[in-house]
Amino acid sequence: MVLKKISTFKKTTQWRGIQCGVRWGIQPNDYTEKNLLFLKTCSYNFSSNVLHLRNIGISAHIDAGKTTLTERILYYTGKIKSIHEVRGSDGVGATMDSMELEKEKGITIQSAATNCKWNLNNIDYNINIIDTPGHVDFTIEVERSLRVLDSAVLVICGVSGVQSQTLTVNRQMNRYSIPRLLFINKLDRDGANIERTLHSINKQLNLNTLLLQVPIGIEQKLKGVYDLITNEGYLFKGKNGIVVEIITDKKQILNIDSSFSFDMVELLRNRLFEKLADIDDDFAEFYINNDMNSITSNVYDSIRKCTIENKIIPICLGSAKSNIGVQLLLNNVCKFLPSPKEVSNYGYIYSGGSGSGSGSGSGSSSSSSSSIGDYASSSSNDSGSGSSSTSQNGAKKVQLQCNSSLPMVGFLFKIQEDAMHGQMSYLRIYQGKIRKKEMITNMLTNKKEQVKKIMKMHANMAQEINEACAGDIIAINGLSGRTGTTYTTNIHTNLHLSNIFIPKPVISVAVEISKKNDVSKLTKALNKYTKEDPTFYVQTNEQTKEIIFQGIGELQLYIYKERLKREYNIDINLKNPKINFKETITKPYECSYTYKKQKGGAGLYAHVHAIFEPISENYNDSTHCLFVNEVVGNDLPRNFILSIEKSFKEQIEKGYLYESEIINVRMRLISGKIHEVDSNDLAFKKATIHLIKENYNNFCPILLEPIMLVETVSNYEHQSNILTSITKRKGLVTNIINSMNTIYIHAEIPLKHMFNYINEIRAITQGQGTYTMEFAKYEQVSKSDLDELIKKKQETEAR
Ligand SMILES: Nc1nc2c(ncn2[C@@H]2O[C@H](COP(=O)(O)OP(=O)(O)OP(=O)(O)O)[C@@H](O)[C@H]2O)c(=O)[nH]1
Repeated sequence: MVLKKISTFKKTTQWRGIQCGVRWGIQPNDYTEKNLLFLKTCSYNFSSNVLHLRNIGISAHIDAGKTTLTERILYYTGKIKSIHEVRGSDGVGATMDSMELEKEKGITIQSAATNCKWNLNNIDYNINIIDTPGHVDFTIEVERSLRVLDSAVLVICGVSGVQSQTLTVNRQMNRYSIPRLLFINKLDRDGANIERTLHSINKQLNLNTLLLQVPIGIEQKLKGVYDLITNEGYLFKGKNGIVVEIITDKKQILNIDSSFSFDMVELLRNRLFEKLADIDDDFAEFYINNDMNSITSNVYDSIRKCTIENKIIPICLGSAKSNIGVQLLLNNVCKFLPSPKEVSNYGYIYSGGSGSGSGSGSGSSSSSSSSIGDYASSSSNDSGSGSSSTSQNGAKKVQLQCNSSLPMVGFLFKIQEDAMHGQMSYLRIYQGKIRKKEMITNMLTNKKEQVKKIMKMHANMAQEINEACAGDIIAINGLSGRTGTTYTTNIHTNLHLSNIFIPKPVISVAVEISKKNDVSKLTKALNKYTKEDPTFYVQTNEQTKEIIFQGIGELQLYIYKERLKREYNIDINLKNPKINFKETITKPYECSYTYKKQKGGAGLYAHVHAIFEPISENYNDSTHCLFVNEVVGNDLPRNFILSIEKSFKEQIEKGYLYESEIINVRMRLISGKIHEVDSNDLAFKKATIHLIKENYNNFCPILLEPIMLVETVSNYEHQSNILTSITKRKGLVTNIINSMNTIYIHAEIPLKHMFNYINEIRAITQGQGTYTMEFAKYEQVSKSDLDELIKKKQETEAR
């Protein structure tokens, strides 16, 4: 493809990026077959220079515009030929929402990966993008994506500002220390307000932000954005905003937006430089000694450094749907976000056995550690030896090197299966290189598996490649590992990367199959879904033989019902959802039990003496259970202690208050007695069961229930109806925000009172109100509620 040089500097250009002194672009008629083929080919020529690779996630609250933004990014980078809207009238749907259900409902359900190329300053940047869902029920998709990405774009709606899922996603990004850019979207919508959005960002996200742009016009009059650093206005014209016009003439900007304030620009510009100078000493020196009218690379270098170190979060603006500001965002992704080489990632070497792979997290912490090259059998010329450090569970922490000549280390973060490609395992390669047909080691099973195919993904389309290098994100055919598995080549230590944080299920529903013949088809489908989604569990109730779905929320379980129908033609009904209650104990109690059966034949004898106590006063932060062996001397053989521990761990799966899992309990084994002939593992197991069962009331157990953080959104006139509905559902209102006639009510409501809330909220707001919720904490169930629950349970069981 011939890139056309557009010679005049301040004139319009078809953008693919800013070059130094010259601007280059693709003319619209350059989208010929030949050129698209070129773009396609060069898109897959990845990792030629890992410094020019960006692995970014696009995350936000529901409907903030992630998929619409990704569609524009793919269009401007030449990856797609035309733009299709989410739920657009052409019926095609956005590229990244490839699942039929996603297109139909206009929501993203699964994260989708793609890749594109953007040219900035004459350099081609390769960008791997993962578009994630906004709904909390699919939060695992955000979690697993952020676990393997180097940086992210957090999209915020310019009308609603920070919303409940913005907070969650921001917390998730903090968990993995992800450098990020904020993109304030939807500034073209009625009610858009930049000051209010910035205020909500500063108040609620606790981020040190750096505003880079201000809008030219707002709401329906939004025309472009003004760059505070270059002091230039940018208008987005032509078909789909592909023509970028740069304006420096103040009069011209005032003609477009008469309320535009250059005094405000001056103030914000100075604030930007002062903020940067406060954080970065090198920039401070430059700032004191230079006139900021002639901008040099120092400003960009400083923003880049502070963004990568997570000291600053730059903010860009625009409207994805109206095609405003996206090309500038792409420039800033390349300019300010890190390459894989600039992010520290770690592995953990466990001594003996198979490691849990659940180390304390990767991210950009700067503690010194050994290079994994030191632990490889192959000779490596880049072993970078540093001092090693030890993580909390005794594993040795080693730094991975983004270097393709070292032994390979990759992390499987997602599994997806479809009819066209079979099972695809998504891998992020942290170190080394992976080649087609090569054997790689599954570190959990220690078995070698063959890489049958390597693919670069573009939504649901795959392009086969022969090899992939450190820093890249790819899909592989032929692997059997589950989500969270580390794969390596030529590494002979027990190395695992830290696992993905997997939220626990809070809701379960019983499943009724319409046709009994569908059972084997159903088993196959559920195997696939549970493999793909680690937050979706399927169990069979031993007594009733009922199939139970467990998950994060009603929507997630409903989507699986729909998928069973569409993908496998299986009809099921979801019965009333059940809550995942937990039990905990509140008082320490010392007790003992002797299990004896010594009449005739081989007998059974075991005596167990232990203290049971809560681990922490805050059961929400506590580990589930702990077994501590405090037996002094050799009175109790090791195998019997192991039997007691095993039995304790089995017992806490079902408490004696409401048959719910027991959390926050520690068993301290003090002593035990044996009989020379009659003691065995079975006797000690039975003694432990009786010890817990018969003393359970003495531990003062309580029942805990999930409390959800709920955000309702509606017009002002429906506020009192919504407040009444919250009171009716025994909720506690924590905040009310009134913004331009829209009311946001935050409340904490027990999950058991949340069922069918969507129908109620629609009814009381004439269909325009909505809500989102996410798990907040576990809280004690009141005595009267507990009595009621027990009564209902007994009635159901008697039926
Ligand atoms: N007016 C306006 N509408 C927008 C803009 N960006 C997105 N939308 C619309 O907002 C709705 C949601 O957009 P999506 O791109 O699906 O949002 P999302 O964040 O990907 O949604 P989920 O993944 O389901 O959470 C769609 O109807 C879009 O057309 C924008 O800049 N301006």
